[in-house]
Formats: sequence, structure tokens, C-alpha cells
Amino acid sequence: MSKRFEQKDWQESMRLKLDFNNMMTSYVGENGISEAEIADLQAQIEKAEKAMVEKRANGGMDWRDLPYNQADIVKDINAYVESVKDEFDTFVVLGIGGSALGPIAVQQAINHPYYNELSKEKRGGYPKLYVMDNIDPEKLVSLFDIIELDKTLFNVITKSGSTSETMSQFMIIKEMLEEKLGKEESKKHVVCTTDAKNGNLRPIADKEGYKSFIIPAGVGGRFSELTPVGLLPAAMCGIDIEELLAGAAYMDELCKNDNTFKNPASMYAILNYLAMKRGKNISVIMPYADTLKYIGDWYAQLWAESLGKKFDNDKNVVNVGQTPVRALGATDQHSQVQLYSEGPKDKVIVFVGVDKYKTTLDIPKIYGDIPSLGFLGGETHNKLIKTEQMATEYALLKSGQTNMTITLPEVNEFTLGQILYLFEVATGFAGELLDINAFDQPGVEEGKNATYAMFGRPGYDEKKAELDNRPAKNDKYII
Ligand SMILES: O=P(O)(O)OC[C@H]1O[C@](O)(CO)[C@@H](O)[C@@H]1O
Repeated sequence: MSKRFEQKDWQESMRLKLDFNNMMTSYVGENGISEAEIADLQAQIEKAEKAMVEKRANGGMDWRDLPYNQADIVKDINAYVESVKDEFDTFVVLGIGGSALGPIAVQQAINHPYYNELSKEKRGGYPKLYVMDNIDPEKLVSLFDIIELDKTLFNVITKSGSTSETMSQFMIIKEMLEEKLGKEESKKHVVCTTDAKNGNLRPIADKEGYKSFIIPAGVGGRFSELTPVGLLPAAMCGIDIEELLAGAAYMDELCKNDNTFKNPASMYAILNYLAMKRGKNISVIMPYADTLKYIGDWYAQLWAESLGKKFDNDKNVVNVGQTPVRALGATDQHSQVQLYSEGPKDKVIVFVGVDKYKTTLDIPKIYGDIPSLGFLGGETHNKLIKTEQMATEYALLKSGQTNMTITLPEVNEFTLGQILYLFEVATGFAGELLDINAFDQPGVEEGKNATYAMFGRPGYDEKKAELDNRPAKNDKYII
């Protein structure tokens, strides 16, 4: 008996849709993009397509192979989860950026919204999941008010192994574990996800005898959700990681379409590229489902860190990028939509809708005598949220604010794999169109190095001297 994600009909019924009508001049008016503009871009599009194919073939985009080359890793992860899930009540991820945002997004999308509050039995026998992605001292200390150390498994996730936020959390927890449980016993409470060879964490894991998983060398943090970075936390809370990867593989096929107008990743990138050319430097992602709220956070890092660049590939200063803004429908209709509708036409709004929610919620037929409430009775929240989404799309169309809609037939592992992979390929493609390196993040280094210098890390004397010479703050400008 094949699994549902192996069945062609089921796959087709779960195909994600990208509707970009409201990006086009024929719909949104002069703020939109015309087919002629896309035609004019043809040579650049072909160059970008060629570069994507070449990079993939030359190992410059290893994340694109993740849906296909991890059968053994999936087995290893699932076996590990089975071997530990009864022993632990809590699974805590220590990571930041790409090592945290994907695990949060996937867990929130698939599991019960109050997953951690359910009994272990109702969680399918899996542990609770917490992701510690900050160094706010109050947060980590508070975690210990609600977890039992001897029932907790910590997953340290860091590609570089040098990220201060993650490694300092690990150092605190290692000491706590060893004090409470002893060195030998505490080993079972740590699992590492890191590079196979490089960085600080690999030698630590080997020396301490921690179980570990590998982040492939050619996969950067924000493209790593479909490696053990995301697969282990997902499997640890009962998510079908095989189906997640199958969804990504399905999207990979869609993204191979030579016809640009039928290729969702190319189209997403082209439209945003042309929008950026017109000064639309804000990318709002607005899911109409609480389950998809944290996809917005994950997307924000992917889009911002990949495309926000000072230099193009020829080292010209270009200062490009789109600022991602996270919004949630219908909630943010009552806080941000006023701006989207009447404010500057400097945005692309990306609605993410769902055709079929996991439940149907009827609105009772009461208050029939109050016309402004009675019309709701006998309907469902499902219809109301969908209608509000369509109405907001319409209102933005009318106001001339470019927008598009991605629709998931339902939220499950297969559709989630599709949307993650779609955004990753679109990001790579947008990077090619912008002629920048979408896979580095030099702008993050300055702040990191300044932290190291201020914190007294050896080898940062020069940076320390530079900092010591920075202009002193003027009291006149401090109130
Ligand atoms: O996995 P690491 O190496 O700890 O990095 C965490 C994050 O830090 C960055 O390198 C810079 O913010 C991100 O790209 C990455 O996701």
C-alpha cells in the first residue's frame, strides 16, 4: 500500500497555486507589471535560468538536492526519535536564524496550536517542543521553571558552531546537566546538529560522545530547513518528514517548467524583481491561517538575508533588497491594512491562503433581529476568513497596491514542503536577476565582529581599537 504522497492524484489535489493577477497592469493599473516588461526581461531571465542550472550542476546549490538524497538520514532520524521519545517529555532546540525559524514554522504549521499544553498521550507520545533562539536572560531562566532537566533532550543546532547566542546557551545547559545528572548521564540529554567537519561544535560533539546529525557543507543556514536542522525537531514532534521532503520534490518539478508563466518560483522572483525596480522595496507576507504565521518569520530571514546586499557580482554598490514585513490575516486587517491600502505604493503583498482548514466552525443563528450581526449566523468561520481574504485582495487591487496569492489546498506536510521549497528557489532566482550573491551574509559580520571585540574575544584587538575610536555619544542627542 503506497503512502498518500506517492499517489499522483493525491499529489495533484495538493498542488499549491500562485495567482499573480493582481500584480499585472491589466488588473492593478499603472503600479503593476506588464507582460511587455516581462518580455523585455527575457534575456536576463534566460541568463538567470542558465546560472541556476549551472550552479545546481556544479554543487553551488546543494539545498536543491535535499528532497532526493536523504532517504538514509530520514531513517536515521526516525529511528533515533523512536528510541528516545518515551524517555523525554521535552525537546529543546538551541539555535538562531536558520537553525530556529524553520523548526518553529513547521511545528506551528502542522501540530495542534496548543501542542505543548496537550497531554503526552494527545501529543502522540512525543515530547513538547521549545525553541530557544535568543539570549534574553529572563527567557532561558524561565524555561527552567517549566521543564524538568532529567526529562529534557537538548538539540544544539549550529552550522558554524561559533554562533555566540547558541553556543553560550549550550554552555549554560551543559553545566547544569552535568551538575544535576553527572557527566555520563548528561550525554544522553544532548544531540548536536552541525557541520561534518568544520566549526567548534563537531569536535565538542565527538569528544563528549553526543549523538549528532550533519548539516551538509554546501547548505547555508537559511536554506537548511530540509536538512536535519528542521527534520529532527519535526520528527521529534510526530511530523511526517518523508512527506515534507516529497512536497519539496514535487515543487522542484514545478520549478523546472521552461515556460516562465507556468513556473511559480521564476514568476515569483521576476515579479518581485520588477517591483523592486519600481521602488517597491517592501515584501509583506500575510497568511490567512494561524498555522502559517511563522512561515512569515522563516521567509523574512530567507528573503532579507539573501537579497539585502550592498554589492552586485561585479562589486558595484547596488544596495538592493526588499524589507520583509510579517502580517497575519485576518488579525492585521485591523492594524496594517489601512497603510497597505492608502499608504505608499511601495509594497508587494503576498497573501497565503488555505482552501480547506482542519476544522469547520459554525456560527450560531442568533441575533437575527440585528441585521448587522444576523447575516453572520448560519455561516462558518471558514467562509468568513476566506471572504475577508478575498475582500482584502480586492480592496488592495482597487487601491492600486500590487498583491499576489499563494493558496495551499490544505496545510499538511506535503503542501508545507512545497511552499518552503518554492520560496527557496524563488530567492535563488531573484538573486540571479539582481546579479548578487544570495548565499552569503557579509552585512551580519560587522555586528558580530564588534560584539567579539567588545566582549574581549582574543584576536579582535584591531576591531577593539577601531571601536574605541568611534565618535563619542553627544549628550545633546540623548533625552
Ligand atoms: O547555524 P549557525 O552557524 O549558528 O548560524 C545561525 C544564523 O546566523 C547567520 O549566519 C547570520 O545571521 C544566519 O545565516 C544563520 O542562519
